[in-house]
Amino acid sequence: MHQLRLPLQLLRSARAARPRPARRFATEARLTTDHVRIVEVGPRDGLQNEKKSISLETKLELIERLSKTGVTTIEAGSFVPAKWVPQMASTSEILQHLIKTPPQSHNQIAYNYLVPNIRGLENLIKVLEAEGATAGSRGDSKSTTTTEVSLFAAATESFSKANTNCSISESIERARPIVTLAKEKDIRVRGYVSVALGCPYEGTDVSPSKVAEITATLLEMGADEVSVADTTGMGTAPRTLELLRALAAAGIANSDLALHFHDTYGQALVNTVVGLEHGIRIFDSSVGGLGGCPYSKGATGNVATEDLVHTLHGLGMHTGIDLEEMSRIGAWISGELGRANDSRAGKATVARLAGEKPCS
Ligand SMILES: CC(C)(COP(=O)([O-])OP(=O)([O-])OC[C@H]1O[C@@H](n2cnc3c(N)ncnc32)[C@H](O)[C@@H]1OP(=O)([O-])[O-])[C@@H](O)C(=O)NCCC(=O)NCCSC(=O)C[C@@](C)(O)CC(=O)[O-]
Repeated sequence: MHQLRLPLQLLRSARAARPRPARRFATEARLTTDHVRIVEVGPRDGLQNEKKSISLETKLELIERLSKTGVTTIEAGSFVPAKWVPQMASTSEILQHLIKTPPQSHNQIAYNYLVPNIRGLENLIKVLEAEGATAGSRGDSKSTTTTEVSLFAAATESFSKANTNCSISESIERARPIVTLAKEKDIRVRGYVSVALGCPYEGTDVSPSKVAEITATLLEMGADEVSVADTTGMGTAPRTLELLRALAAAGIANSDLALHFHDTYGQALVNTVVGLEHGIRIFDSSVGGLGGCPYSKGATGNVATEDLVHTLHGLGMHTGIDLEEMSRIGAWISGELGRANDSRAGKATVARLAGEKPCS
């Protein structure tokens, strides 16, 4: 039986919260303990499973609009074989475009690309070099961009096999040269550990200590942060807390961790509050709740960015993100894809902006 502490500190700060202007510079914001960094994964995790082909123009418009919301990290694509994830086939063009024409934003933005193996990273570096660019800052002093990569491993053997066609230990060995080459090229590396709170094949029987062991290995290897992912959305508040305690017991600092919740069972925000209480300050989400998982039947997208931002601001935390603009983007991209907008806060915000009266 697990004891879940009530988020009293968060409730206190919510009472003290006042509407504040969006922060302009991520570096300034990162220094404060009430700042949460949101990693917007919509253009990659959100779009990768869409069956209908999405045009390059729509993807670029999505990334450009997101770049103006105050978000500081955006997953922009994946360097994976097209036969595995056809929707990500235009990733080279996206990187090329973002190098040549970095979106104008008020803050620094890191564009992140998933690389499943060394070949993926080499393909990314080829694009950078062909454009005469490095991963470091580009743009003017107001608007600078960097290029980052993410590699991924899973906490269960069956998911590892389905997602990356190899065992967990083989995936760790695949990760080593990626980290080495990325460091040589001064590219920041994020790691993912999928199915950390439930697996489509092995259910909720996922060992927290196994998740902690893989996370620690990725960090020791040189990953700059690891995002622990509830791919199936099966996580509950007590099991999230148990996992966070296992990560802490393995000596992993909260500052090295991000949490990545899919909202399949509607638990993502509850689990987010558990993470916040535990001291985590980096969370992944996708605008409009875009997404799903081909290996996890019925899995919905990530927690919607609009819902996450609304909750965090309500708790007195800062994200630097303009909720109204994010909500407009959620409505727009849902319409473009012909899918339902999965963000309640987003839909309510758009309705309010349109002058609709709230229901009594
Ligand atoms: C890892 C592999 C490549 C192994 O796949 P494999 O078939 O075992 O690889 P392979 O080395 O045998 O290569 C197969 C073919 O792909 C080519 N190839 C090989 N690598 C590349 C590359 N990088 N880019 C382009 N082409 C490549 C290679 O040259 C070969 O071409 P062929 O000879 O058949 O013509 C495959 O399993 C794969 O791509 N898996 C990734 C699947 C994926 O992207 N899943 C979704 C992302 S993970 C995720 O969404 C979870 C996350 C991160 O969001 C967190 C969460 O919620 O859990």
